[in-house]
Amino acid sequence: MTQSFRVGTRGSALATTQTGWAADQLAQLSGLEVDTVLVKTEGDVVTGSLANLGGTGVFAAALRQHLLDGGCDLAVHSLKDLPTVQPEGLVLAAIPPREDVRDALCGRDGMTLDQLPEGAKIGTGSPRRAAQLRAYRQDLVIVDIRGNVPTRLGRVKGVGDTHDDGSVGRATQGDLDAVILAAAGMRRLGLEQHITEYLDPSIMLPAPGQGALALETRTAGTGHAELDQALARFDDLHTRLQVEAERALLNQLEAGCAAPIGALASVQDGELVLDAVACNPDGSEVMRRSAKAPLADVAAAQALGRGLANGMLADGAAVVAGLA
Ligand SMILES: NCc1[nH]cc(CCC(=O)O)c1CC(=O)O
Repeated sequence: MTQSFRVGTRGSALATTQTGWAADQLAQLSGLEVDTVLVKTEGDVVTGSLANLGGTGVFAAALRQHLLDGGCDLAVHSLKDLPTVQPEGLVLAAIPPREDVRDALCGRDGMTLDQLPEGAKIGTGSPRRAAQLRAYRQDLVIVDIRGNVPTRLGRVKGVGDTHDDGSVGRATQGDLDAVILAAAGMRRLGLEQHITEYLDPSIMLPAPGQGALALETRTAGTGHAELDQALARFDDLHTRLQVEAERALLNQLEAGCAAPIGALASVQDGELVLDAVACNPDGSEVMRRSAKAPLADVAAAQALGRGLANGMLADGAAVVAGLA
């Protein structure tokens, strides 16, 4: 009889889709079978604005507790939702190759950001996205929205109406001209056709870790040698170095996932390049900085992130981003 491992997931469409993808890859690599364990998390029932939730990792906490308690062997998270400090007893055993890192505009009637009319209403619950949108176009009206990806997409005029079979949100009548969502989530859910513009990082830097998954286990391992080996093979070094640099920056700025901070690392000509932005939430001030280092190990990637953060702090980033 084939042995199986248990993977824990949140219940949202995005969570179950990306957990299913990761678990299938690990099943193939390990030769083991997968059992999926659904874990209800606090983040799924809280209805306040993301701006008020802070960086406490509400989405991940219950799943992590389940993992620590032995209720599953592995948890799959969106890396950008994880707090930057790793909890005792758990490790990110694998960070698979990253999806598209960019933020995506889903506009009504095929419109791009520049085509939206004066005073257009754009939905996002993210202070980072709101600040960068305001900095780019002062006339836009930012509407604070929450909910899972299909629900948010359903707020766009026309989108909620045409897809009332439940595949896209519950809204039957959109009230917004556009929403901003992570391209990665849209692609994983097969909703790419609703993207009307992939926002260039020169306009909108993504959240640290955006587009990456984190496969977490207990520090002692999963209890399945084949699975531990499969995780090691699934880990993507370039993705790991990128996200370690981005998260070290966020951590050094003492900011969480709800802060108006964007960061994106990339590998260019054998170097790790890190771009970062700290914004005033109203978009009136935008501090953008960049740094690079030879491509080396995790410690060097983290040093790059910390160093860039320290330079930004010296120039007043904490005041700009309202972290002070
Ligand atoms: N905060 C929710 C969340 N966490 C991860 C993703 C998308 C997938 C990813 O960035 O890896 C999303 C939705 C979104 O931001 O549009």
